[in-house]
Amino acid sequence: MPLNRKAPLAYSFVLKRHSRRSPLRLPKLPPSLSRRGRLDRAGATASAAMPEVSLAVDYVMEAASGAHFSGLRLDGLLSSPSSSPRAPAAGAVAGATATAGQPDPNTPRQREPFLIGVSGGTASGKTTVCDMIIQQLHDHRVVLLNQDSFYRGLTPEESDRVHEYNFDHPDAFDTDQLLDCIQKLKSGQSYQVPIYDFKTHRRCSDSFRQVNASDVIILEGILVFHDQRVRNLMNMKIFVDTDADVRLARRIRRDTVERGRDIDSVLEQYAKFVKPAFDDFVLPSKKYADVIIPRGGDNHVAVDLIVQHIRTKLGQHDLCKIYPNVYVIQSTFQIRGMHTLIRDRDISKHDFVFYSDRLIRLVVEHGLGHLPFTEKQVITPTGSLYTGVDFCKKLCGVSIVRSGESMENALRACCKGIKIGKILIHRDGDNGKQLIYEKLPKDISERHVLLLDPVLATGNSANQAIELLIQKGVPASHIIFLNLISAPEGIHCVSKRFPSLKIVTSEIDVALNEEFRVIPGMGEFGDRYFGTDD
Ligand SMILES: Nc1ncnc2c1ncn2[C@@H]1O[C@H](COP(=O)(O)OP(=O)(O)O)[C@@H](O)[C@H]1O
Ligand SMILES: Nc1ccn([C@@H]2O[C@H](COP(=O)(O)O)[C@@H](O)[C@H]2O)c(=O)n1
Ligand SMILES: [Mg+2]
Repeated sequence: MPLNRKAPLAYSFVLKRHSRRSPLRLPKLPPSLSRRGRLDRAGATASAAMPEVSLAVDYVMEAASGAHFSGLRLDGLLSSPSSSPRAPAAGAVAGATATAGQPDPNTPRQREPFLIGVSGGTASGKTTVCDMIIQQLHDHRVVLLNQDSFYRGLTPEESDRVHEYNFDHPDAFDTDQLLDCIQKLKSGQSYQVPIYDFKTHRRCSDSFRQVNASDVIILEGILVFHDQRVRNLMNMKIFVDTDADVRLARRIRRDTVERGRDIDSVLEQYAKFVKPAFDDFVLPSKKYADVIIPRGGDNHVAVDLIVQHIRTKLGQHDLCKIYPNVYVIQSTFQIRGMHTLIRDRDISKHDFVFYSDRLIRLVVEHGLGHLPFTEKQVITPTGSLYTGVDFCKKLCGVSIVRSGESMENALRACCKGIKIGKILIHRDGDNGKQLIYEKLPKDISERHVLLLDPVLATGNSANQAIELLIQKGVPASHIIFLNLISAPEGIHCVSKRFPSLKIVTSEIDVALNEEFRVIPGMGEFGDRYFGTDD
């Protein structure tokens, strides 16, 4: 499909309301656009990768509401699997205190590794796709786990009748051991993974592959989505979708060349076990996929997009580990899609404002989730008691003029009648002196402050604004700084100086350039938002 760079990608997103988990389909692009070299490091051209994308709204909204959104102490679940409970049950709130929404800055947050499941029929290219992902990441913090390693070794009797053994049935795998392995890795321990020999159909009795805990675990295999317990541990599920004829041809070649089989036995096994099991177990599990990759390793665009996503996760991981009060809203393809649009220099002003507003709203909602709360009980229309929470009333917004003003509407929409103050910071010539204008609520010292600025770059302006708030009597721990994008330099600058202040952002970018502009960034946000850029 030819890609029209001028056409807003908004029209290419097909939102499917009816399907709870409709997957994201990543189509093939013309060769001119599908070369890896055309994609920049931060995914600036990722928009080009998704001209026909279907996203499940329900899934996206569910995934967007990460656990920390609740305002309860659920930080450890920040990267929890998509199927884990996202919000506390009503009962879970009972007994919560007004300070429960305040994580202890001295306690490092525990984040589990990000588990990606890769499934698909035999010879669809799962192993190839995973190898490509790992090669491109070139990062030791990613490990590959093959479901094949957990094949049960055949007994001597089974070996004698190997042609009657169904290697494609779920029972052929020791799934309990696989679960044990994943859980150990997720809890930070290493694991001795068995080594399976496809020629003898047995595990090596005396050697193992030591897999160490890491930030990202990729688990691949024909039936990794079959068992609900395994599925539930996954943060992202990818299905490699390759034509059956192509798969059979590849399988014949692979099994004869690499697995010591003859053509007749491959064809017999395929007809008797492989194809029926694909129809009965593998294909039905495709519905669980978040992303479907047609043609496996040939689809460089899809692989690039997934690599970008993992890189984002890894980058954020480090900063969030160093600074426990930095919160990045859980990345979904919906959020990446919005970022792709607003970062595109060719987007129309109308679309820029529209998608910025959507993202800002998400960031504001997440920020509000970090406010303290008090327990509140209400009687429902059924006459029952519901134990819930009451919003924090003592709060206000402060926008850093001018781009911060773009976030005011979203804050007003979420908090009826909220007071919003303003701070103007002006760089005075080259000597770095800054003049400050401020108009703040008189009782600001008694309020929690949501500080608004869509871009955190060097952190200098932010620090000036925060200093002012502190001078006015606002404790740093009562300030939540909301951004759309943050540069790592800005995060270091602000978080080092004010470790108890919280930063909530939707993406952390790569770096600042020599002109102190965020890269890849999105340009002068205020000018683009308020239409003063032409
Ligand atoms: N895009 C491709 N083009 C040609 N051959 C491929 C491609 N992807 C995989 N193969 C080959 O097909 C066989 C099966 O691929 P593999 O990645 O092992 O699939 P799976 O892990 O899904 O069974 C291997 O021999 C591999 O080299
Ligand atoms: N001893 C064995 C074990 C498994 N198989 C076949 O391997 C396929 C799974 O591996 P892929 O890389 O193709 O996903 C599966 O279809 C089994 O039939 C085997 O032939 N012998
Ligand atoms: Mg494989």
